[in-house]
Amino acid sequence: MSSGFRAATRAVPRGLSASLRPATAPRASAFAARSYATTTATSSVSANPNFVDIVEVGPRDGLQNEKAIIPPETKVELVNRLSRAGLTTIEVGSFVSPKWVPQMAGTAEILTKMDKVPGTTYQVLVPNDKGLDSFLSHLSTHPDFQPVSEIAIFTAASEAFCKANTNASVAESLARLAKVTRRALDHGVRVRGYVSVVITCPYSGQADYGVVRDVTKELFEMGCYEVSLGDTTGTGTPTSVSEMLEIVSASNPIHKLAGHFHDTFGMGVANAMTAVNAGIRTLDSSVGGLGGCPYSPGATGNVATEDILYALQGSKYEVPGDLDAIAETGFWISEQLGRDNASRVGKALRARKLRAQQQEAAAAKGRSKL
Ligand SMILES: CC(C)(COP(=O)([O-])OP(=O)([O-])OC[C@H]1O[C@@H](n2cnc3c(N)ncnc32)[C@H](O)[C@@H]1OP(=O)([O-])[O-])[C@@H](O)C(=O)NCCC(=O)NCCSC(=O)C[C@@](C)(O)CC(=O)[O-]
Repeated sequence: MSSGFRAATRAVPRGLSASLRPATAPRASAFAARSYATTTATSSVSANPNFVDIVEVGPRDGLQNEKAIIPPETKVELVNRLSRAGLTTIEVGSFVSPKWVPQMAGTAEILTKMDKVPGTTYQVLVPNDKGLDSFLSHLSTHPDFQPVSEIAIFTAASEAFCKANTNASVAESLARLAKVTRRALDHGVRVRGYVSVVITCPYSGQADYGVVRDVTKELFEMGCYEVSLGDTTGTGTPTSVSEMLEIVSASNPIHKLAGHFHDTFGMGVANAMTAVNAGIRTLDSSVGGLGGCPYSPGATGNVATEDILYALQGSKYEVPGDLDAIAETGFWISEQLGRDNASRVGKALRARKLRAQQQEAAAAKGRSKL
C-alpha cells in the first residue's frame, strides 16, 4: 500500500469556514511517523521528532460505551467535524458483533456516507475474520477508501479481560488476530494493534507488565505498524505508567507505541505527558472525553482530545487539529448524547468565550449611551 497520501501537506477542504480550518497544517514530516510500510516491519521515524500525532477514538471507543444509541447521520457528522478540524487519524467505528456492542452497528453506512478529507486516515476496529470480511467487502465497492483507511485489532494483557471482551483466552485471541493481520496485509491494509488493561484489569487487578511487553511484541511480530497501550480502567498514574513503559519499551520500539489513557481518576493528561516524555509520539484521545469500554465497569471515557491539545500547546511538541473547532465539536456531540461534556478544557474555553461576549456586549451598551 502506498503511503504517499500522507506525504502531502494537508489541504484545507474548500468551502470550510475559517473556524473549521486546522490551526496548524501538519507538515509532511508529521505524517511520516505513522507511515510505516504494511508489508514489512520497518518504520520511518518522523523528520520532526516532536510531532505528537493524535488518534481520535471518540466515534468508536467513545460512542461504544454511551447509553444513547445515536443515528448514523449524527455519527457521520461527528466524523466530518473531526476530520475538518484537522485531526489526522479518526477511529470511525467497529465491525464487531452487534450482539456484543449494539452501539457500533451501522459502521459500513458511516464509512459510505462520511466525507474523506485529504490528510485524514480512517480506522476501523476489527475483532476477527468476520469483521475483516465486512471491512474488505466495503473496500471492494469503495476502492478509493483503501489508501486512506486501516484496521485496528485488539487483545489484552489479562486472561479475564480478554475472555470478557472477546470470548477468547489471550493465546486464542493472538492466534485469531495473527490470521486477521496476515489477511489484511495481503490485501494492502495497514494494521494497528491495541493491548488493553496494561495497568490494571477490572477482574484480576494489577497488570503484569512483562505480559504487556510480550503481548505487544507478538502484535508487532504479526505485522502491526503501531501498538497502542490501553489503560482501560484509567487507574494509571505517572509512576505506574513510567514503570510499565520502561518494561514494555525494553523489547519494543517506543516510537512505534501509542498511549491510550482513560480518565477515570483524572490522570489522563498527566499520564499522556508521561508517555510523551518517555518517547511516545502517538496518543489516543476522545473528543469531549466520550465513552469507555463496555467490558471495563466503572471506567470513564478516554482523556479528552481538547485536554491533550491544550496540554501540549506552547510546548516543544507539535500536534494536529484546531483546538477551538474540536472543543465546539465536544459540546455538540455531548448535546446529541444528552450528557455533560467531560473535557475540562472545552468547558474553560466556552466559559472564556462567554465572558468575552458579555464584556463586548457591555462595552457596546456603554458606547451607545455616549
Ligand atoms: C469477538 C467476538 C465476535 C466473539 O464473540 P463470540 O460470541 O465468541 O463469536 P461467535 O463467532 O461465536 O459469533 C457469535 C455471533 O456473533 C456474530 N459475529 C461474530 N463476529 C462478528 C463480527 N465481527 N461482526 C458481526 N457479527 C459477528 C456471529 O455471526 C454470531 O451471530 P449469530 O450466529 O449468533 O447470529 C465478540 O466477542 C465481539 O464482538 N467482541 C467485541 C467486543 C468489543 O467490541 N469491545 C470493545 C472494543 S475493545 C476496547 O474498547 C478496548 C480498546 C481497544 O479501546 C483499548 C482499551 O481502552 O483498552
